[in-house]
Amino acid sequence: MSANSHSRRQHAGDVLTSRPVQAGTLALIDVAPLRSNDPQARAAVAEQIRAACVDNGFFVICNHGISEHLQQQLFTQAADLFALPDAEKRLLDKSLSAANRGYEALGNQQLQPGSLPDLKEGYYMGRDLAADHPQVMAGKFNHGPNVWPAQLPQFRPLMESYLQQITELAELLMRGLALSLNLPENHFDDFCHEPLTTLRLLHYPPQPVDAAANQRGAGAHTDFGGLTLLLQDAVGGLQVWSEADQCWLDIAPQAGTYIINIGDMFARWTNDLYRSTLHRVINRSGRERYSIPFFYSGNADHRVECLPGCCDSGETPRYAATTVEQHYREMYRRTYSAQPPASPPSGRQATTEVH
Ligand SMILES: O=C(O)CCC(=O)C(=O)O
Ligand SMILES: [Fe+2]
Repeated sequence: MSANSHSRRQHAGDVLTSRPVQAGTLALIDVAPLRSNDPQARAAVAEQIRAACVDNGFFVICNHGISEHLQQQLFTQAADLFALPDAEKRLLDKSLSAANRGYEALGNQQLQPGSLPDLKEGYYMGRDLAADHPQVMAGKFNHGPNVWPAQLPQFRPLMESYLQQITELAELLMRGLALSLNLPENHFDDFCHEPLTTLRLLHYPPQPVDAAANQRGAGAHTDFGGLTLLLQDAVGGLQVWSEADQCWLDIAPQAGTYIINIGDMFARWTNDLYRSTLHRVINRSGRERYSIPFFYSGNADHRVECLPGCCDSGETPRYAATTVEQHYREMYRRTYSAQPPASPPSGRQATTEVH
């Protein structure tokens, strides 16, 4: 996270108000024309993407090609997985995997400094790489084999099918994003080569009525990578920071769609022309909430620096050049610096301060 987004995050963290917004507040973009052979049809989508990215970096997509049936099957698998006995989940703990694949216990991550540990549990998957794959042999961050719960026979085939489809969709959007920046559609091909990807199942128990003021399902943060494609269930709880209104916007779920947001890489590439915007989750519904974000983070060795044309000559870019790997390692260091608890925390436990 940048110095800029860090100070924005501190300010936003102090704001307690939120306001509900209409489902239509985020731009709804039909992405089917990105698959057409007509360059004008593709350019028209790119123009809508650009407007959304300059605004707050969040938009909703429809006609994306992934079936609602598959999406529902994923939610069923997620509910079954998190309902497993604690002892079984712990055998799948991601701390046992060199690639951070598998189960993450409640309170393991702390996305917002000064908040209590996040009131969510998760399950991490990604591009499945054998132990002898060159990127694994080279020790690339979070690269390696997936971990599968043998208790759920449908889990692996469904997740593998979804990983393939959602990765293709992310790559289609990366082409649209290149176009939106007046770049050749293949501009991000190097970034998209052998990418780091993370598919995460998340379960947010209801926020306790007597929860501390700084208890969140997911504390305020910007996403670390290139692009996030988020599937949320009908419960709600996602909030996006509005710079213009200086308050949190409650984002209503829209069945079948994806909420897309761009991450820190785009802020770096575009010198903040495209916004990597703060968001958080607080599940005040009284019900269990499930979400399934997919993070498209790009090639570990890809060098991320200000694009030509996004910085005036003589102007110093706001962000130093980095690589995907360096940025990820730093963000994991910050948000996982609290030691993993030996047993699920009560949700009121004090946490190690991260800066
Ligand atoms: O669960 C959600 O709706 C959002 C999760 C999120 O922002 C994240 O995992 O980065
Ligand atoms: Fe996020």
